[in-house]
Amino acid sequence: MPLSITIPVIDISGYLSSDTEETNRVAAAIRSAAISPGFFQVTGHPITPDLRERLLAAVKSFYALPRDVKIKLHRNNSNCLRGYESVGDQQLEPGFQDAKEGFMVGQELEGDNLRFAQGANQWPAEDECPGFRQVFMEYFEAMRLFSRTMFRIVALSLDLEEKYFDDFVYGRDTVTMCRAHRYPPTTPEMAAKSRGIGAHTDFGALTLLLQDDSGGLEVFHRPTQTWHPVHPVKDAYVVNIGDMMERWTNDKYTSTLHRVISPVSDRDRYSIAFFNEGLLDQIIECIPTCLEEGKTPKYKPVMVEEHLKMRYGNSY
Ligand SMILES: O=C(O)CCC(=O)C(=O)O
Ligand SMILES: [Fe+2]
Repeated sequence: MPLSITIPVIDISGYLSSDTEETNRVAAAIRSAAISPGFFQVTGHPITPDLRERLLAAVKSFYALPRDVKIKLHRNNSNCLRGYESVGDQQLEPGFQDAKEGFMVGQELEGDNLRFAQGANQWPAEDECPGFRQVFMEYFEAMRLFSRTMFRIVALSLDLEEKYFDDFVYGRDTVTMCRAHRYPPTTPEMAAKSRGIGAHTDFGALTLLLQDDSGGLEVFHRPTQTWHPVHPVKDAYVVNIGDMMERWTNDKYTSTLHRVISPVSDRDRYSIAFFNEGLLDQIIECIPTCLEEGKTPKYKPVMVEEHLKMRYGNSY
């Protein structure tokens, strides 16, 4: 085990340009980072600065709305986890309520046979927050594709056929969610005692996080029991492995504990997390290339829908 954490920055543009040598290099870098520390940053991705800036501006306008407008969109009114969360609603680390606001969006689905996390989003009226809905959904669709791209590289990194995960990450019954966060500033005294978001691992398969330049995201290094900052890198996405992927790879890939310390400044911190939670019907059962010869899988098979119900249910 390494003595400290290095969170590599991996440029994936060589993969996107279909260069074979570069693709091998990118897949190897992602394999190594996914094994340890389970976190990396990605540049050379397809999400344009223009789209990211437009979304961040719209998110800031949303959070600046009067509290009663946001409360009308509270996630408690949703049967599919969508909408607004105020400071203190979520508790990811025992003893610390998260000092963050959140706004969760997912795929818009209608019909009678809706399943876990499926349904409609909640939106402010267009004149309350002009353009918010449009840019958020534009971003969401772009992220679904980016996420599929990342899974193609993950497939190569596990010596699987490139499109091995396509149905899992991009099907009609795949759960993808995007949550924008605002972390209000805190005082130096409070920073040691409070959390922007308490220590947790992500529940699903893969998370793609856009953070502003405030800093505050930290990952845990188990061997030394210490926390390490994930420094903001311009234009980069922070990518991390979730619990489901850890289980599916028989613990080859690592779902690492992380948290956010609220900014000790006069500025809010903004971040936007995109979670790919996978296809509800998928059975998570040790991927063949992850099982060493003569070994048996560590976990019993579980269906994605059951796994998600359990993990989401425990955190609010
Ligand atoms: O805001 C961040 O930097 C991290 C958010 C996060 O870990 C999460 O939403 O699961
Ligand atoms: Fe997280």
